[in-house]
Formats: sequence, structure tokens, C-alpha cells
Amino acid sequence: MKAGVFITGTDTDVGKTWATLAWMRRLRADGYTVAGMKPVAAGCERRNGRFYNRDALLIQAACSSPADYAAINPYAFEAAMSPHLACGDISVDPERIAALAAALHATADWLVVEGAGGWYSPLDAALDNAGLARRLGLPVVVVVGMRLGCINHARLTVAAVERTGLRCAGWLAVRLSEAMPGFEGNLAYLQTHLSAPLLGVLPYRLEPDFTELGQHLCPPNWQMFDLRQNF
Ligand SMILES: Nc1ncnc2c1ncn2[C@@H]1O[C@H](COP(=O)(O)OP(=O)(O)OP(=O)(O)O)[C@@H](O)[C@H]1O
Ligand SMILES: C[C@H](N)[C@H](N)CCCCCC(=O)O
Ligand SMILES: [Mg+2]
Repeated sequence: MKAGVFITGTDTDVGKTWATLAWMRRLRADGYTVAGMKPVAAGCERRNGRFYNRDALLIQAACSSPADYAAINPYAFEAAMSPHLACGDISVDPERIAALAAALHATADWLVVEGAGGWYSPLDAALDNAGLARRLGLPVVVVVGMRLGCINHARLTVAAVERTGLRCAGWLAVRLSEAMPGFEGNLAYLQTHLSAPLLGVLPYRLEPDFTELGQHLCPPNWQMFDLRQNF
């Protein structure tokens, strides 16, 4: 199987990384080999003259096989702001990312890619997440951070993914608080107003065991992400 997924979200800080790590752990629990990628990251710390991002380090640790950090996160910008500002005069090259993604994908059954921010968040002055996802050509999963306002953001994001010409394979609800007022009503509304299927509800876990968190994913079948299918 050669499968892949591009994980976007309704915003920054909505649980994309929690969902990415849960997804990778679940795939490994289900017997697949997995490589992960955070192509562009803003908000990095400098160590020995290089920049490292928390998300990318967690994704690197979740891969089935060791992978160079620079392959997982080729664009690591120090400033914790929109990448089009944090990048300075660096241009993000989608062809370089696609080549690195292909090399990572050659090492595993699955490639899981986490975007930066939301669907239309810029990655530099010219490219945004939508453009990168289109170049990678992976099925897209939308992470919906369950908080007031998520219905509008989720519907806008799924519509935008589909307008990009990519398949929105599903969405994940991520609990960002112990008890969101009207949680069930919001979940039910989204289930009837999003064209993509709900693939799981990730519970509220401040110190998550990502293998446990991965058990809350309920994909209809992993085959729907097999890139050899015509979808
Ligand atoms: N299921 C959860 N339960 C409890 N807290 C959560 C959960 N998911 C996310 N969080 C909290 O929200 C914060 C942001 O989550 P996460 O880093 O996954 O967001 P993100 O969408 O990946 O952000 P970015 O756009 O910066 O990549 C986490 O640091 C954590 O504190
Ligand atoms: C720094 C932050 N944690 C994210 N990595 C980047 C969020 C970019 C959001 C850009 C925007 O859509 O306004
Ligand atoms: Mg993240």
C-alpha cells in the first residue's frame, strides 16, 4: 500500500499536530510503516546554529524509520508568526518539498504531512498551504478544533479544499476543552453539513499518549487513502 494524507485545520492551534501524531501512531498500531513531514514551520528554537520546531521533532520521533530532520522540516523559520513573514527572503520551493516527500514516502507505506496554520495560510510570499497540497496531490483531512466558531471555519475550509480540486477524505473533531457548551449539537451539525465523513473525535488530553489517542480514530477504511486508487 502507498497511502498518504495532508492534514490541514480550521486554524492554527486547533490540534493538527495532536491529530497527526495520533494518526501516525494508529497506523503503526495497525501494522503500517509511516513517515511524517512538517514541510514548513514557523516558531522554531535555535540549537547549534540550526532551527528546530516542536511539531517537526514530534513527527520525526513518530516515524517508523529514522529520518533526517532537514527532510522532515526543510523550511524552519524562527519567528512564531505567519510563515510569509517569518521566512524573510527565503522562498519555499514546492518542488523541493515534493522531492523530499517522495523520498520519505519511498521508505514507508504511508506519508503523513502536516500543514502550517490553516488551508489558506501563506507559506511564503507566493505559496500557501492549498498550493503545496495541490502539488503533493494527497487526500486531505481537515482537523476541526471544537470551539465556538468552528462550524463556519470547518465549512469554509472543506469548501476551499474541494475548490482546490483535491479530495477532502474526511475531518477530525479535536476537543480543545474539557467541556465545550453544545459540543454534541455542534458535532451533529457538522456531520450533516460537511461533505466529508467524520473520521474520529479526539478527546481532551493535555498530556496525551498518542497511541491511545490514535485509537479514537475510526476511518471507514485505510484503503480510501491508497494513492494507487483513482479518486
Ligand atoms: N486533544 C487535545 N486535548 C487537549 N489539548 C489539546 C488537544 N489538541 C490540541 N491541544 C492543545 O492545543 C495546542 C495546539 O495543538 P496543536 O499543536 O496540535 O495545534 P496545531 O493546529 O498543530 O498548531 P500549528 O498551527 O501551530 O501547527 C496543543 O499544544 C495543546 O495544548
Ligand atoms: C506560528 C504558529 N504556531 C503557526 N505555526 C503558523 C500560523 C500561521 C497562520 C497564518 C494565518 O493564517 O494568519
Ligand atoms: Mg502543529
